[in-house]
Amino acid sequence: MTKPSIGLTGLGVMGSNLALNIADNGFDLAVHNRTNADVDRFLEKSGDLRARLTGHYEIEDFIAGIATPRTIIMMVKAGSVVDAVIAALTPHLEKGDLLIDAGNSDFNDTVRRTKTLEDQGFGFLGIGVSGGEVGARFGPSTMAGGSAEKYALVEDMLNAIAAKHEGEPCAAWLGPDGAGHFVKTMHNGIEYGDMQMIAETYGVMRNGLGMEPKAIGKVFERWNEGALGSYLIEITAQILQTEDPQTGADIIDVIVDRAGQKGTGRWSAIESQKLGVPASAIEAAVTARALSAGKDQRETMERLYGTPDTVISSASMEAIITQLENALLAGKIIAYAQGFSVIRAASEENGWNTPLARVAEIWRAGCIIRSVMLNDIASAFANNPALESLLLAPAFADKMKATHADLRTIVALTAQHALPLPALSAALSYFDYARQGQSTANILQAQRDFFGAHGFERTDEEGSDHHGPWAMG
Ligand SMILES: NC(=O)C1=CN([C@@H]2O[C@H](COP(=O)(O)OP(=O)(O)OC[C@H]3O[C@@H](n4cnc5c(N)ncnc54)[C@H](OP(=O)(O)O)[C@@H]3O)[C@@H](O)[C@H]2O)C=CC1
Ligand SMILES: O=C(CO)[C@H](O)[C@H](O)COP(=O)(O)O
Repeated sequence: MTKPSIGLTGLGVMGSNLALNIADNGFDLAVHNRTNADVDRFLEKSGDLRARLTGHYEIEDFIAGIATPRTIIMMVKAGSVVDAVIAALTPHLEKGDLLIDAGNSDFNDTVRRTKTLEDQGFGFLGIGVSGGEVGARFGPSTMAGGSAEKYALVEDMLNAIAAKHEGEPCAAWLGPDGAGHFVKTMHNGIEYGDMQMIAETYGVMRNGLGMEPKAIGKVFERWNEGALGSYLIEITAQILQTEDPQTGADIIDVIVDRAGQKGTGRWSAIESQKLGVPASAIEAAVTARALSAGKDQRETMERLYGTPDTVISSASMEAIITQLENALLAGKIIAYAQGFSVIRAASEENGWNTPLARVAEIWRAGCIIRSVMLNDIASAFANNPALESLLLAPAFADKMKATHADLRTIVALTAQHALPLPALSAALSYFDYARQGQSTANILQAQRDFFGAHGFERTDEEGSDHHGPWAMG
């Protein structure tokens, strides 16, 4: 076998599946993993694809086994591990070689690494990959950032391994340096919002309406046929109808209610705050995960304040389920609107020119947040690339007009029954504030001027440094 020109290091869940996907699409590939036993395990399980793969235990040998100019994909744990792997690889590389970080890296790190590596004469792309292990194996959505010239070198391979939406690969170059990892971060922020809102509607049906998991699963199955159709609704329907093989109980009831998180959701909230673009529904979802993690304290608080009566008995179950469907749709639209507005702002701030319609298009298959709604989002940005908020697009304005009253009813009803809806209620507050021509921020301006002489604008005069008649002290 002649030397392959592509290598992949990091044969964990994502890396091993991505390697098989690459080989399956006709590319020879050198593979490496820090823990050598995993190289052997991987090769043993590669079946018919074994002939396309060469395994290596040492970095030096791995790099020597790749033809120049090399393309080396790193699929390792995000953070300092990526820097450590880069430091281990670069002494053996040659100028013109290309490194790809395909993990969930913080885009700030990607900007830094791009500059450092390009200054050393290497190429560097930061590519967000979504789809979990099945996506990695059979077709992920890939969001690339870095030099367009370097992207062109790997575009065919990325298109080949990507998920296809009506034949079109869900892979795109989205701008220089950190653009790809930023979009992946916001993808995950939206994912957090979507997941949390689904969990909240589950909570209303379970704890408010007293429905059993399998029945709720059926409701999600039905919703999946309509405007909410998405991978996350589909898997939630399946999860709720799955029994635990060990006990025979509904599996959802044996899973501890403490959610993990690896960073991307939190970064999406941090970056939105840094840019001054509110993403309150996403932020609320991150907050909800943090609250979930503090289970011991939640239990202490429940003992202190008592267990509320969450049962809703005042209205018909079917009517509430319909309102919930609309509430979830409205909340989801708001979370997506916020996420896309943050991407737009980051693109402007960093000069990335990230095409928002293309972002929506490549999320339509392969990735975790794939959903039918993304068709309309792609059209909204294609029709008006300057669209400032999805909530201003005629198609989404129509959807919001048809659903926000139900979101309001559900938030009000659940507040009365102590059923927490952090993400859905944050979405509603955002919507109500965002469409309020006259807000209450004049009070804030008066307070700021009162205590700090910060000045305010007047409604009846030009200038921003007017002051109130309050004396100092
Ligand atoms: N799992 C998922 O659904 C998704 C994950 N991602 C991202 O992909 C990346 C990989 O994730 P995943 O495959 O799930 O993770 P795994 O934990 O399955 O694999 C991690 C990989 O990183 C390697 N690694 C860890 N520490 C070091 C180190 N100090 N030096 C060298 N290699 C190291 C591991 O090697 P070793 O075997 O020696 O420990 C292993 O190959 C992450 O950035 C993750 O956020 C992106 C999309 C989806
Ligand atoms: O990127 C992903 C999906 O798109 C990964 O599954 C990621 O780990 C999800 O984030 P978290 O672990 O914080 O829930």
